[in-house]
Amino acid sequence: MERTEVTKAESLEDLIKILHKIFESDTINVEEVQSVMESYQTKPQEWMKYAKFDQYRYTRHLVDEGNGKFNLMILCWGEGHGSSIHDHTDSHCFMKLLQGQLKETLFDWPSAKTKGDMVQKSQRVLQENQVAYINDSLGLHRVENGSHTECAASLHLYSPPFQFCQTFDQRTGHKNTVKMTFCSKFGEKTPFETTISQENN
Ligand SMILES: N[C@@H](CS(=O)O)C(=O)O
Ligand SMILES: [Fe+2]
Repeated sequence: MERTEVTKAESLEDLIKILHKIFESDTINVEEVQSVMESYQTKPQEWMKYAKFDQYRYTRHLVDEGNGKFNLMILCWGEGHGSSIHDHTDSHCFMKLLQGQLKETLFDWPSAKTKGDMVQKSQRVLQENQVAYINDSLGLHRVENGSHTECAASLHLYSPPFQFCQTFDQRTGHKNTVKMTFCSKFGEKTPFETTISQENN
């Protein structure tokens, strides 16, 4: 059957199966991935085992390695947690809201000419089950859980997978390379890495 009408993912497990199938192909259709991720209706009991929150910053939990083609992960955002402004290392980035709301702010890449504050392009609030897409040609973003009473959880797909990204200082546009780490992989807590500091962006 041709997948013109996108298959509905009935569960997280089903979604992972469909994603594996889609990513067998070497060319990926952004709308197709976005629609299939949107078709999954979040059920906390299906992803609870990955969701561990930290008091101070958002945490990353690897769910699936997508046959080396993509990484699928759950990010847990406590009240008021946010990321710094960052890029996505030339990968596709899909972000689906599993719980709560997240504010996404887009920025232009800093240019040599624009010294000082980085230029904010747009802002939106993502609601449960919505899927956002970004890649480096669309710009940079910052993601925040603006709520001071509710936590949030999101499902991210990155293709190809990456471990490092660049973060940017909003006031100056200066950038740093950071290693992104997982708090858990496949539901098991990852041992503390002693050689490299545990840095999210
Ligand atoms: N890209 C970020 C999360 S977000 O702020 O989009 C990460 O993978 O940690
Ligand atoms: Fe991001």
